[in-house]
This record gives sequence, C-alpha cells and structure tokens, in this order.
Amino acid sequence: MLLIGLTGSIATGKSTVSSLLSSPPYNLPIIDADLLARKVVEPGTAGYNAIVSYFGPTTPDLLLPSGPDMPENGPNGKGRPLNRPALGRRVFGDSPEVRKDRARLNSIVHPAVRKEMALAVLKAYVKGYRAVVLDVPLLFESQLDKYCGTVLVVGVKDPQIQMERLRARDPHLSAEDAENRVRSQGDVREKAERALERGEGRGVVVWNDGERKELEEQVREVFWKGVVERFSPNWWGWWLWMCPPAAVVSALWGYWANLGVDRRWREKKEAEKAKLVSFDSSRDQTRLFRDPSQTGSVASADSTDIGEPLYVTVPLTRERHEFLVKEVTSLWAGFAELNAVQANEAEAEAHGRKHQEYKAASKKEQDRQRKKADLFSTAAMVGTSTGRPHITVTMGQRTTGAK
Ligand SMILES: CC(C)(COP(=O)(O)OP(=O)(O)OC[C@H]1O[C@@H](n2cnc3c(N)ncnc32)[C@H](O)[C@@H]1O)[C@@H](O)C(=O)NCCC(=O)NCCS
Ligand SMILES: Nc1ncnc2c1ncn2[C@@H]1O[C@H](COP(=O)(O)OP(=O)(O)OP(=O)(O)O)[C@@H](O)[C@H]1O
Repeated sequence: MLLIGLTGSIATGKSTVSSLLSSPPYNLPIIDADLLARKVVEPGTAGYNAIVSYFGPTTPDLLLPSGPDMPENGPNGKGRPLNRPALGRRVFGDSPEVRKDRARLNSIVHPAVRKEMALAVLKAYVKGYRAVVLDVPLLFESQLDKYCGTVLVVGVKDPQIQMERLRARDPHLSAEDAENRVRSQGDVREKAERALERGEGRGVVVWNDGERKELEEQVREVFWKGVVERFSPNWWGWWLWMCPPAAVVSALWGYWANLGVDRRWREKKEAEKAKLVSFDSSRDQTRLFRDPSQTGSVASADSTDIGEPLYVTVPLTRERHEFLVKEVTSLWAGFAELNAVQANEAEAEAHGRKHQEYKAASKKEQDRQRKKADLFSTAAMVGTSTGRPHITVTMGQRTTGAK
C-alpha cells in the first residue's frame, strides 16, 4: 500500500485536494492529522489533561465558557472542551515564548496523533486499499515524511492569495491572528523544494494559485497519472496486500531510502549556510524592522528587546545566515553603546555636568554595556513565510554557560 503524505502550508488547499482524492475516481481513504489532533484532546483524554494543566493557569479562557448549553463539567462530565481559538492565540506567532508554548503543545499532541495514525494506516491496509493519504500540515516538521512512499505538496506562491483564502474561510480570525498562523509554519516553497529533492515519483508539487479546475487537472495529470499510476500501479498494490512480508520489506526499503534523502537535504542546507560567511555587508544596507510587513521605519533595539524578534529585509539572492549572526551580534553591541550614550547624555544634561565628566561617565557606561552585550549571542533565521524575504533576528539569546 502506498502512503501518500499530503502537506503544504495553512490554507494552501490540502483539504481541497484530500476531498478530491477521497472522491471518484480516486476513492482513497484520508487520514487527517487535524481531525486526529482534535480527537486526542477531547475532554477526558490524557492530551486534554496535559493541556489543561500546562496552559490552564495562564489562559483564563482556555475552556469554552459554561452556560445553558454547556454544563460546568462539560457535556459528558469530563470537562468543558478546549476553546481552540484561545489556545491558538497562545501558540501561533513568532516570539520565543509563543514558540516555546507551541513546542509544548506539539509535544503533547503529536505523539498521540502518530499513534492514531499508525492504527488508521494498519486498518486501511487490512481493508485492501492500494493507497492511503496522510493529510498532515506539519509532515516534514514531525518527520512523518520518512514513512511516506510519495509526498504531495500543495502550495500557493502568492501569500496574498493564501491570506485572502484563510480569512474568507475562517472569518473569526483577525488579520493579526491569520498572519500569526501563516508565520507559525515553515515556508511552503521550502517544503516544495524538499519534496522534489526526494526524486521523481517520490515527491511532487502542485501550485494552487489559480482556479479550482486547474488544481483538479494538476492532481489528475501531474500527481495521479504522473506519479501514482506510473510508480505504484494497481498490480503492485495487490501483490503487497497478498504478501504481507513483501509489504514489510517494501516499507523498510522506502524508509531507508527516505533516510538517505533526509541526510542529503540536511547536508545541502548546511552547505548553503556555509556560503553565507562570505557576504560583504558594505554593499548592502541592513535595516531592522519590528515587523516584516513594515518597510519604512528602522527599529531601534534596546535592552527591552532581549528575546524579541526583529526583521532584516535583504535580497535573498545569497543566503547569509552565519554572516548575519556575526553582523547582528555586533549591531547588538552597537545598540547597547548607543543606548548608553543616550542615557548618559540625558543624565548629563539633567544634572548640568561638565563635558569631561560626562565623557568619563559615558565611557564607563559604554564598557559596562559592552560587557553586558557580550553575555548574549544573537540568532538569525532566514524565511519567506510572509512572502517578502526576511530574516528573523532574535536579539539577546543568552549564550550557553554565560554568567
Ligand atoms: C492550536 C489549536 C488548538 C488551534 O485550533 P484551531 O481549531 O483554531 O485550528 P486547526 O487545528 O484547525 O488548525 C488549522 C491549521 O493551523 C495549522 N497548525 C495547527 N497546529 C499547528 C502547529 N502546532 N504549528 C504550526 N501550524 C499549526 C495547520 O495548518 C492547521 O491545518 C490546534 O491547531 C492544535 O491543537 N494544534 C497543535 C496540534 C497540531 O500540530 N496540529 C497540526 C496537525 S498534527
Ligand atoms: N483554487 C482555489 N480557488 C479558490 N478557493 C480555493 C482554491 N483552493 C482552495 N480554496 C479555498 O481556500 C480555503 C483554504 O483551502 P483548504 O481548506 O483546502 O486549505 P488547507 O491547506 O486544508 O488549510 P488548513 O491548513 O488550514 O487546513 C478553503 O476555503 C478552500 O475552499
């Protein structure tokens, strides 16, 4: 049985494709990770209890409010269901705290989802299906791609279209909530690249910027005829079903091949990062923004920005991650100095100090600030999830071991 990993980014059309694949002429069973992720956090489950005990104390609206239709202990006495938009606000976004919370939620939900998924795949195999679709938004992030015979990425190139579709489908989301959700997922272009890296027949991409009809045609021609029928014909599916040991060998072989693909992908990304060091900053003006959608104002950083992401807009013709780590570390020291000088200027003015006195105080303060800045390193990350190339820079991550 062929495992088809269906992924993409938020509102790029995964569900639209999965509903196509579940209907004639394909008639494939769909295992939907979002649905399973809801099932494993229903009141009374271990997932629900873990979420309530971690997020409950800091999220007053974590559960649906009680009222005439909602008893205090929930409809089945096991607790009120989760208020998903409220939990979403806690975990979708870019700041370090939100990322930490998202990682925590993922660590509660994902193992339970994987278990349910394995069970569902086994059931589909026993029922004799030739292929099954795993609809998983975070297929690569949760490493499930390694188990898939083929990966289908549904992408949208234009982020504006993606945002419009998301807001039209989920009108309850504010513009900020929608933006945060888009930003919480990896760049769909990178997912597409990663799928194609798997090689012919093992990875395929359909772009869904156009009409639904175009999407349907791509699914039929590019995916079904070009991949499934060509690389996993019907007779092969029957053979695997009739001979379970062959199915096991085929699954192990596929997993092993995917490990190789994964290793090559990592090596490629490492090599790309290594190239960044040679970037010459003098040719490019580096500007820091508080928000990737801002273009006008240059943000200033001060000590309150520790741990806050800032964005640098640069052309991504040459990726330059490591260079930026160095560059922004020195920028951070520069900002610290600037703050110190400004603070001293204000102080000197207020107290009417003489110029010499001010200079001495300023120098001392600068040294102090520089030492403080030395305690921090800065992380930079390249991304295009918002559609405009940007680099997220998290200022002032404490260096491991620094005192
Ligand atoms: C935070 C929650 C409660 C918000 O629920 P809500 O009903 O508002 O959204 P829903 O579950 O329908 O998700 C909508 C889309 O958001 C994206 N998304 C969901 N969870 C995540 C996540 N942890 N990281 C990045 N994107 C995510 C997916 O594209 C998904 O299709 C929910 O998304 C959740 O429990 N997420 C953690 C589990 C998870 O990772 N699910 C994704 C598949 S395993
Ligand atoms: N080609 C298209 N033209 C117009 N609307 C589309 C097209 N494809 C999908 N849509 C609409 O866009 C919205 C998002 O699509 P869909 O729900 O399939 O995305 P998704 O990737 O499954 O999203 P999520 O990650 O949130 O589950 C839906 O309302 C869908 O009807």
